[in-house]
Amino acid sequence: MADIIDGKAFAASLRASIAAEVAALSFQPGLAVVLVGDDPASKVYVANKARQTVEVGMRSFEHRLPAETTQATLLALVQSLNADAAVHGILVQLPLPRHLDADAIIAAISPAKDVDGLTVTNAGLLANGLPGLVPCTPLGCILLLHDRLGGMTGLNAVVIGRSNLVGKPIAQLLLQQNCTVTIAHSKTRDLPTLCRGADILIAAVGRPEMIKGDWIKPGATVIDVGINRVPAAAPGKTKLVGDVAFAEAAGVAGIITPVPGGVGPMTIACLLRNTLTAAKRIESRATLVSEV
Ligand SMILES: Nc1nc(=O)c2c([nH]1)NC[C@@H]1CN(c3ccc(C(=O)N[C@@H](CCC(=O)O)C(=O)O)cc3)C=[N+]21
Repeated sequence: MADIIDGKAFAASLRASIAAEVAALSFQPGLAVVLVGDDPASKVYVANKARQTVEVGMRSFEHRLPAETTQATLLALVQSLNADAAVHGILVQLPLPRHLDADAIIAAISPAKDVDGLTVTNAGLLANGLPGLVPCTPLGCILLLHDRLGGMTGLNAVVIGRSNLVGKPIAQLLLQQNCTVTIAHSKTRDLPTLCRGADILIAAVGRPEMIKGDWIKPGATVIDVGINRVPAAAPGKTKLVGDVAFAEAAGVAGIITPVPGGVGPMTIACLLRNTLTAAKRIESRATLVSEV
């Protein structure tokens, strides 16, 4: 039976260290979260973020806009948050309603406040191994891996999923750790065989329980990024499952993350960490300018 990583406990200790650092600052970091539309799952997630932001001593600015918000209105909001000195981090909850151009909205976010690490600037800095803001879920996965494995040099890592938010940045971080990285996706041939070669398997596809126990190399480390809401046994009820068939996989893997309680809580903790990082960088620049 695999060792199950307690992402909830790890995230709580990360938040405690963030709170201690915030308490020692001479200013209060602020995080703005923008939610367009009223997707119920997103609402819960945004509410959790706001609560944890306040718990670590930061200011939380929530902007809930109706589903029919125009591109111009949303752009104007992003620009006002860019200009707001109390805001150090900006997160626009994705996906946006279909009539909005998400790429243009992301491009409008100041890279210094881009705590999702989604702007071309931050993606490019990551690809070149330079300091920027790293997407929260990939950062959370690497912190968990680092805690469990220490060094990862020479390990075969397979990342299933190629999104800009998760798959691509995780692959960059694993490469920085000297893993041999393969990025798989829906067009990959013979995915089970490819997965069986992975010492580290990262599942970020968004398909409930797609990765089966016999796809996993005995003793491998399995990180399940998927958060899929599916019908539960009781009528009318739902439950969360990952991209990995957990019960099967836990019988084969050496180390595995559960869903819920694995990567999800780390994502929010890393969002707070990125906000702290952004705030310290922005404020130190402001101090330099005012000293001139
Ligand atoms: N711009 C943007 N950045 C994001 O990072 C982003 C986004 N948009 N849109 C939606 C997804 C989803 N996401 C989650 C983060 C944490 C949990 C989380 O804390 N999950 C808990 C359980 C939550 C529950 O019980 O519902 C867990 O896995 O244990 C879930 C989902 C971030 N996302």
